[in-house]
Amino acid sequence: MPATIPETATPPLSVLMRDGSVIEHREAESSDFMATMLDGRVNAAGYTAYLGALRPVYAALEEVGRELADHPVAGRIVDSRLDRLPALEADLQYWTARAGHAPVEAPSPAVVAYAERLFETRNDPALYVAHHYTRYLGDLSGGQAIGRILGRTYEIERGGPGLTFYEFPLIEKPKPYKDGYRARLDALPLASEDQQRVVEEVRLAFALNGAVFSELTDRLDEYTA
Ligand code: HEM
Repeated sequence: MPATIPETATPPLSVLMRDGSVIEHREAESSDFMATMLDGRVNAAGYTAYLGALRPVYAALEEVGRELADHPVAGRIVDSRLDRLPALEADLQYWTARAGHAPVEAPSPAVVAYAERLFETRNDPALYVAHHYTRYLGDLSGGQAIGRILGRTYEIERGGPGLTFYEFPLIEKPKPYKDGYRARLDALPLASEDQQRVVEEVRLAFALNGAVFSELTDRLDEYTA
């Protein structure tokens, strides 16, 4: 009698997204700029530049999020309680004063490319989900530890001026929120080909972040004390 091969169920989307970006996540974590920042060696100009780079990214992410709020797929994960732009701008004001100058001139090529890709997802909202996940779940995960490390580096108390980006006052606790978020991802009405496209887009989102970090790394001489 031939042995029956057990049917392997496809893992849920949240697992596909996480497992499909493990290598990219490791690369992002080990970028020289990030590593130097977590090592407490990035100066005020460097942190100002980092926030300055993230500003157009969150502006695009949140603008497209508002447009897709009623979309049957993307709308299920959009949540204005996650919005980072107001905190980011408040932090930027603090850092501009502390650094003694505003962040770099115009958005850099990597920042422009990232924001352009975000705007393109207007026409393909399933892919917006990938970008939403990459930034906000990151901010609610490793971002929390990064905020604590930066607090020690710059001697700012938790959530104090300059580090409000890491605070989510409208979200009670990150862990249950992330569990609910993953459950919403898993329940999205997406065919398996679309799920694969979302996983590919997560990889692209990490690469776009990596390109931004790489530009910051190129200026590390200026950005270290
Ligand atoms: C040095 C920098 C970083 C550190 C130390 C870090 C650390 C972590 C840790 C410890 C987790 C798991 C937390 C948990 O299970 O609750 C996590 C999750 C995550 N991080 Fe990062 N991270 C870093 C950078 C980034 C960057 C740059 C991004 C994207 C732009 C990112 C995106 C994510 C995402 C999307 C998750 C959620 C994975 C999942 O459970 O599906 N991280 N990070």
